[in-house]
Amino acid sequence: LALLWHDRLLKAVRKRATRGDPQSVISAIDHFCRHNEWAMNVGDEKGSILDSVVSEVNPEKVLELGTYCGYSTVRIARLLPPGARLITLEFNVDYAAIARQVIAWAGLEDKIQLVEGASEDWIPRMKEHFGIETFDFVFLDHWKDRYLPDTKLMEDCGLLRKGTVLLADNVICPGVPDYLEYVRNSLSYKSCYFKSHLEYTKAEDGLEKSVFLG
Ligand SMILES: Cn1cnc(CNC(=O)c2cc(-c3ccc(F)cc3)cc(O)c2O)c1
Ligand SMILES: [Mg+2]
Repeated sequence: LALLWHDRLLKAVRKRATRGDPQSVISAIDHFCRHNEWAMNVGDEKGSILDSVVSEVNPEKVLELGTYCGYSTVRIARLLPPGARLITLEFNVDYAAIARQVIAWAGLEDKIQLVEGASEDWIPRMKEHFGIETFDFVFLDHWKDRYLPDTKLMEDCGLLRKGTVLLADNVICPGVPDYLEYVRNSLSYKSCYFKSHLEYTKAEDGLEKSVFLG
C-alpha cells in the first residue's frame, strides 16, 4: 500500500510540476499531501522556516538525516549557492527510490548525493568517503530516537565546527525530548525554538535551531 501511495505522489508531481522547476515540485507535493493523502514531509509552514534558516546560513556543505520523499531535500538544495553540496541519508530503500525521482524531476541531482543506509554507519565515513571535513548545516528529520545519538556521533567524528547550525524537525510532535534536553542544556550549543504546526495539520510542532559553539 505504501508503494502505491508513493506512485500516486510521483504521478501528482509529474502531472502538476514542471520538470526542472523545484518550486513547482514543492507546491505539487504540498497540494497532494493537503488534499489527497497526508504525508510526513516537513510541509509548507515549517518549510518556510527551514528556507529562512538555510538562506541565513548559506551553507556550502549540508547533511540531511532522513530523505523520505525528497521534499525537504529539494527545499534546501534549491536555495544553495553554485558548488554547494547536500548529502542526504535514507535508511528505507523504497523512500530512497521515490526521492531520487522527485530530486530528478526538480533538476537538482548535481547538488545532491542521496546515500542509502543507516546514519550511524555513514556519519563516521563522511570524511574518507565523501571528502567532507565539516558541515555548515545539518537538517535532522529521521527516526526521532536517532537525533541525539547521531548528534553525539557527529561531534565525536569532528563533523561540526564553530558555527555549524543544526535544525531539527518534530521537536514537539512526535517529539524528541532527549535531544531537546541535550542541545538546550549543553554549553556547546546555543538553541532556539521556532513554534509552528505539524505538517498539513493544526497540531503544534516546531523546529529547534542549535548552533554548535565548538
Ligand atoms: C519510516 N520513517 C521514515 N522517516 C521517518 C522519520 N520521520 C518521522 O518519523 C516523522 C513522523 C511524523 C509524524 C507521524 C505520525 C504522526 F501522527 C505525527 C507525526 C512527522 C514527521 O515530520 C516525521 O519526520 C520514519
Ligand atoms: Mg519530520
